[in-house]
Formats: sequence, structure tokens, C-alpha cells
Amino acid sequence: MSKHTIVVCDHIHEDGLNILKNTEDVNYVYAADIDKTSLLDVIKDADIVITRSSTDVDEKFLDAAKNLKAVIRAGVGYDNVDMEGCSKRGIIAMNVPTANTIAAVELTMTHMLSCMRKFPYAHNQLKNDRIWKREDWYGNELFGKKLGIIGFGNIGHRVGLRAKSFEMEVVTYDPYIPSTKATDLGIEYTTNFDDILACDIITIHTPKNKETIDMIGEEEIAKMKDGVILINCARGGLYNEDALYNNLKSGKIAMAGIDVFKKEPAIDNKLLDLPNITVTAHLGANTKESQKKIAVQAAQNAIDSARGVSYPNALNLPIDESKIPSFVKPYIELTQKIAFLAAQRDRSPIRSIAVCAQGDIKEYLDSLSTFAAVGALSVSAGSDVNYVNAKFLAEDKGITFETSEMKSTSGYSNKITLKLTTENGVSTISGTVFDDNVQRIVELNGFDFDIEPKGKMIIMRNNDIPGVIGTVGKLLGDRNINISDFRLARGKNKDALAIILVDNSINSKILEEISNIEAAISVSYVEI
Ligand SMILES: NC(=O)C1=CN([C@@H]2O[C@H](COP(=O)(O)OP(=O)(O)OC[C@H]3O[C@@H](n4cnc5c(N)ncnc54)[C@H](O)[C@@H]3O)[C@@H](O)[C@H]2O)C=CC1
Ligand SMILES: O=C(O)CCC(=O)C(=O)O
Repeated sequence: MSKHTIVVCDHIHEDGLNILKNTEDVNYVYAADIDKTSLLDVIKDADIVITRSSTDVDEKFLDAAKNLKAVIRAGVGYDNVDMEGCSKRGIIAMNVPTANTIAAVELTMTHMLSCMRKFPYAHNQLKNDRIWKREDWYGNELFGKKLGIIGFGNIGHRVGLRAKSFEMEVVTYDPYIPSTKATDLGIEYTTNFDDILACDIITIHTPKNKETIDMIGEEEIAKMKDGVILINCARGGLYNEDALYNNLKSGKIAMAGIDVFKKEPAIDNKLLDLPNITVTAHLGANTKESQKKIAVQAAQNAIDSARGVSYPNALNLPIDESKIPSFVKPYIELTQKIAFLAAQRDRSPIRSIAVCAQGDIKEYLDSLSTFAAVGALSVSAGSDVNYVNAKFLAEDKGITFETSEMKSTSGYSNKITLKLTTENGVSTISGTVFDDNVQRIVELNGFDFDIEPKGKMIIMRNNDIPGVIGTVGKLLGDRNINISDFRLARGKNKDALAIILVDNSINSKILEEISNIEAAISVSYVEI
């Protein structure tokens, strides 16, 4: 039995490890305790890797992992995964999005309460210094304070709910949600970021990306109340660390609760020197409950993706398969096959791939175009091309794409037409799917057909003169090649196109002999 190599690069719960260990077709490699340079050697045979935030899946990592098919990020944030690098290599990246939500929510509340009561400092004074000095520790209450939440997703909205139970006023800023997601929970929704800056306490729960890096800097802090409290349990760098440092030092920010840092591990970060900050070492997800759930899901997802069964929570697929209705799926397959056929007929460099759709499938033109790219490119790139990297590979080769819609005039309720332009010419092939769910080619370069795109096919254009069928039949028979089907379409210019299905593969010598038949205009051979 061939085994899938799954490398675990970071610490995950043993329940997940046990699933991998006990799966027969998995070759499980535990690499969480080795340094990141040695890891590069270990991942060279990996089919799948499981990582957390301690492993950067960067260019170096991806170059080392030559067999990699999928990356499972055992957590939410994937800012440490080079998504474009994965896509270009056809590697599917997946996360495990909700299993650590509660852990991160509760750590956010912990930091909030700790900041209000300067809890770690009060604790240390008694425990470490053995000083009983109650007058040093007058804190503040959450009750009645206004909390501003930036990012109202899985974590943000639950922080909002918990804040309400502390009888806080809550306002959120998240331009990507309907306002009712907040207002239905009795939480104010704002599109004015200044409303957040005016709050007593501010917490951020967005992903880390171009839009959110340094979302809070000097300018924003200047607009805040004196004595504001800032919490960040999302990603380091969402609050500009220099601005945070300067304003904690000046006292403009009374306290900050920080779980995440721009550079981790953050043992040398200057924020750690301040007396008015509570810090944790990126522990947002570190509860036993959440780690158990994440590890089990990550292990199962790793196995499913290694077997090619499913790619749960895939992040870089150009197509969301779950949103493609069942009637479209055979058209997607058909488009890929037709493109494969067209590219095999004319093995010269491809210039452009155009897909035209009529009927309801025209809503899915982008997906059809992606699969046309897979079909056309797999002639030269083989199994290295898939629908994650097809368009990236095509762009690298300078191939252009076009999609268009046509009104249904052909009598078919749905029809797709692929036009493949190469250095040598143009192939135009149309196809449809009949009620019996069987895919058919219905037109090839202007000749009408009704044939399934499958098997070994000789495609011959010839002058429409007597004796051609007999000559071809004899030539193949003499070489012990059995014909299983012979379809002929007559053209308008005294020419004809034949699709001859054969049981055996045709080599270049036989193809040349057919090409040498006097009536032959062009002959090609394809296998689907
Ligand atoms: N400290 C830790 O260990 C953990 C950190 N996290 C981090 O917490 C963050 C939030 O995670 P989830 O709530 O699960 O993600 P989510 O995807 O459910 O929510 C993110 C929300 O941010 C919003 N958003 C995106 N861009 C925004 C912008 N420019 N302004 C305002 N809102 C914006 C989105 O619309 C979405 O509602 C992520 O960065 C994640 O990586 C998550 C789990 C554990
Ligand atoms: O457990 C980890 O690796 C960190 C969790 C985290 O930051 C996330 O899930 O986004």
C-alpha cells in the first residue's frame, strides 16, 4: 500500500497525533521538536504538513517540500503561510477556523480584566515580593465602560457578548459584516473608525493583512482618551509596536494586554520592559479543549486531503466547490476534457484559451475557464497542474484567457465552446451534457458530431472522396488495430472530418502512415 507522508511541524494535541499514528496509509513524521533548519530536510518527502504559528511556510519551506500537496494550518490566522507561493506550486492551504475561538475569546477577557486590576503586578507583589500593600492596587471596573471592537467575526462578536454580560457598552467596527450582526445582539455598529477611538477600551480581532497592519498608530492613539486600554489577542503589528511603546511609556495608554507580537518569539521586545502591560506568549489558542479539537480536525483534514477526498476550509482554491450545483459539475469535467483534447491535437505553444457558455452554466464561466486551463496545460505539465495553480502556470507562459456568454440558439439548454489558439492555429470544440448525464462533443472545428470525449481517438480531416474509410480501415486492420467506432461529419467544402475510436494506442509511425493517405489533409491522435 502506498503511504502518504504527513509531517507535523509544531506541537499539536496527542489526540491528533494518535489519529495519524493509527492510520494505515499514513507515514507519520513528528518534527515539532527539531530546529527549523533541520525541518527543511524532514519536509522534503512530505505530502502534507501540519503547522501552527511557530512555523513560517515561506519560500524556503516551499522550495524544500518538493512533494507537498497541502498545508494544514492548525488554527485560524494564515499570515505565516505564503499563499501565493502555495498557489503557484498547486499546493492547497487549509486552516482550522473555529476550533480555538473560545480560547481566544477567554484570553481576551483575561487580558481585559488583568489590565483593569493590574492583576499580574498585584499578584507578583504579594507572591514574589511578600508585600501586603492594598493601597497600591486601586483598579477600575469594566462595568459601564465603553468597549470598541475592531473586527466582529468569530472571536470579536463573542468578546462583545461577554462584555455585555459585564454591563459594558459595546460598539464595533467591521465594514465586512451586515450591521444587523451587531445590532441584533444589542451592540452598536459603526462605520466611523473615530467612534472606536473614542472608547475606554479597544480590542482588535481582524486578520493580519495589508489593510490591518498598523491599523492603530500614533495618529489614531492621539485621538484616543487619555488612560485608554488596548488589547491585542489577534496578530502582532495590528497596533504599531513603536506607537504602542511610546504611548504606554507616556501614560496616554494606561494599560495594554498583548498576546501577539510583530516578531515571535518576542523575548527581546521592548514592550516587555514596560510596567503597564500584561503579556502572554501567543497563548490565545492554548486551552486543552481547543487544542484537542484543532488537532483532531487538523489530522482528519490532513488524511482527507492526502487521499484527495476533500479539502476542508481550503483558503486558496479559485473555486468554491461547495457552491457549484451538481448540474454544472459534468460541464466542468467536459470543459477540462475538451481542452485536453484540443491541446493534444496541436502540441504547439498555447497563446489563448477562450470559453463561451450558453444556458444556465454561463454563471460559472470563471470555473469553466479554470478547468479549461487545467485540461490544456496538463498535456505538457501532466499531473503537476491542478486547478489551484493552472492559471498561475498559464500566466507564466503568457497565455491569455477570455470568457463570453452566448444566447441559447443551438437547441441545447447548455453548451460550452472552447477556442484554443496556439502558435499553429485554432481549435474550436463545443460540448454539452444530455439528460442521461453523458458528456458529448457536438462540434469540432465547424463539423457536427455526437461523440463522448473518451478513449483513444484518431481525428482526421480529409478530402471527401470515395474510398477513404476503406483505406483507413485496411491500414489499421493490417496493423492489428481494432476500430471500435467511426464517426464521420461532412463539411461544406468537399471535406470531411472523421473521429475514429480505436482499441490500441497509435504510435507516431502509424499516424504518419495515415497522414500519407492521399485524401488526408490533417491527422492527429488524442487520448482522454
Ligand atoms: N492569539 C491567538 O492565539 C489567536 C489569534 N487569532 C486571531 O484572531 C483574529 C480573529 O480571528 P477570528 O475571529 O476567528 O476570524 P474571523 O475571520 O471570524 O473574523 C475576522 C473579522 O475581521 C473583520 N475584518 C477584516 N478586515 C477588517 C478591517 N480592515 N477592519 C475591521 N474588521 C475587519 C472580518 O470582516 C471578520 O468579521 C485573527 O487574526 C486570528 O488569526 C485567532 C485564534 C487564536
Ligand atoms: O496555536 C497557534 O498556532 C496560534 C493560534 C492562532 O494564532 C490562530 O489560530 O490564529
